[in-house]
Amino acid sequence: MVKIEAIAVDVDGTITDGKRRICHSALDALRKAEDAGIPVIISTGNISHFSYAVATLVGTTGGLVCENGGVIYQDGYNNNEVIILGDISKAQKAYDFLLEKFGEDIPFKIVEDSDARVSEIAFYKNMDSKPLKELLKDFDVEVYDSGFALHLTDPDVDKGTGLVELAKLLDYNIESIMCIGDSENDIDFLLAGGFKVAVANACDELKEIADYVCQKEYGDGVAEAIDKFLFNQC
Ligand SMILES: O=C(O)COP(=O)(O)O
Ligand SMILES: [Mg+2]
Repeated sequence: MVKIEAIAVDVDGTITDGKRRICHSALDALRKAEDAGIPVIISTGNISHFSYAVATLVGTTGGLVCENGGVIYQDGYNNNEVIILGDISKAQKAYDFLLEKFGEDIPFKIVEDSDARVSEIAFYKNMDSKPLKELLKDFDVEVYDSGFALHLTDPDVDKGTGLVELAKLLDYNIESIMCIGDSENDIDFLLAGGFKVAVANACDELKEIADYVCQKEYGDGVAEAIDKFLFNQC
């Protein structure tokens, strides 16, 4: 097994429960890793502002991959600016098509923080992703269902490409990063890292590619993996 020198962790459904409430177990485990000198990277579909708040409150220092890889951010203490990697015009084109098709009856509602979303468009998760994927199959967008929102993302970026770019910036050995996630937007993310962990509530596709599937769900799974592979306590 690879020596783990950093952890990259998804947010919703991984360090939070199904209601997006942060899990104490994950918080404690991530802080324990940071205290042991293992930087924690936040990797999420959320916007950079939200991700920065998560990193600050949890106490992670490893950098941010936001908007499913469309945005990366090194840290808040050295005047670093967000780096935009995804092209929002691809999502905008797809959204314009939906607006034209449905008019006022459009069943997809943009999430409330979208004025700060710079590389993709996200809708509230008010339905299964299948109809949206079918509607947009000929557009140059990837439709991700995070379990918490539906995202229209530039196919040239994903959480994996974002992690690779962040690793270059911060000089991480990508092979030494343990990646932990729960949803289909974490597949490329886990594939990019060195050790792939799916929490017990993860979707089947993610579990299939994981090196380790946790016995426990959500933050308890994060704590399980960190204890097992960093501190050899499980
Ligand atoms: O923004 C979302 O949909 C949730 O994102 P995450 O699960 O990748 O943190
Ligand atoms: Mg998630």
